[in-house]
Amino acid sequence: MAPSLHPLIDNGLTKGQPNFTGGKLHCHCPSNKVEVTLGSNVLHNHACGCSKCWKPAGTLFSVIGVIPVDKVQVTANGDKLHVVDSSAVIQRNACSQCGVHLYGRIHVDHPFKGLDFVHVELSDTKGWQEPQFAAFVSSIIEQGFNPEGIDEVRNKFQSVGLATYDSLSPALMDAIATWTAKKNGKL
Ligand SMILES: N[C@@H](CCC(=O)N[C@@H](CS)C(=O)NCC(=O)O)C(=O)O
Ligand SMILES: [Zn+2]
Ligand SMILES: [Zn+2]
Repeated sequence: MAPSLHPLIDNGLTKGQPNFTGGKLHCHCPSNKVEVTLGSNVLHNHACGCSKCWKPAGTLFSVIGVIPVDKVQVTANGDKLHVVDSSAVIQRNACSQCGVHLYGRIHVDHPFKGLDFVHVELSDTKGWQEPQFAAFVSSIIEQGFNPEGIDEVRNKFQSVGLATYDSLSPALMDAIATWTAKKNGKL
């Protein structure tokens, strides 16, 4: 059986709804769930194969999108949240009981500062933007995935219409480079 990339990808994508206005995310605890309320849809939703993004058990990829920080509110049991790695650019706030990441926030000077990173599968609401591309695909090898299987992984993404990259998409890499060039006075 082919390995699961992610439940939102394995059986093909479900398109998001236009004018979707958001919903609530919950952690996996059976009770006293951490709840985060999102006041809009996400942007740049994508699969990420890196070792730092939270993924559901048994899947190779995370699915993660961004949303303006002012659209993100912790609305229940926020006392259970802790920052997984305070030295990372993205401060990932996880439930200390079940381990699910509720939101990632950037506090340092960075092109994506002002955007939080969230996993829409933590919501029961339908209509979230579907994944747009796959990022950091080769990073799954660093976590022990057999490199002989990587073509199958890339082919599977392509079969559901997702381009694969080993960093972010060209549009996001260009946005980062433009920000850096402006900061350095080159643009
Ligand atoms: N190959 C590395 C890549 C890590 C990486 O660069 N992740 C990207 C995508 S989430 C990033 O922006 N990281 C910033 C951070 O984690 O703070 C790994 O798998 O750990
Ligand atoms: Zn939890
Ligand atoms: Zn990642």
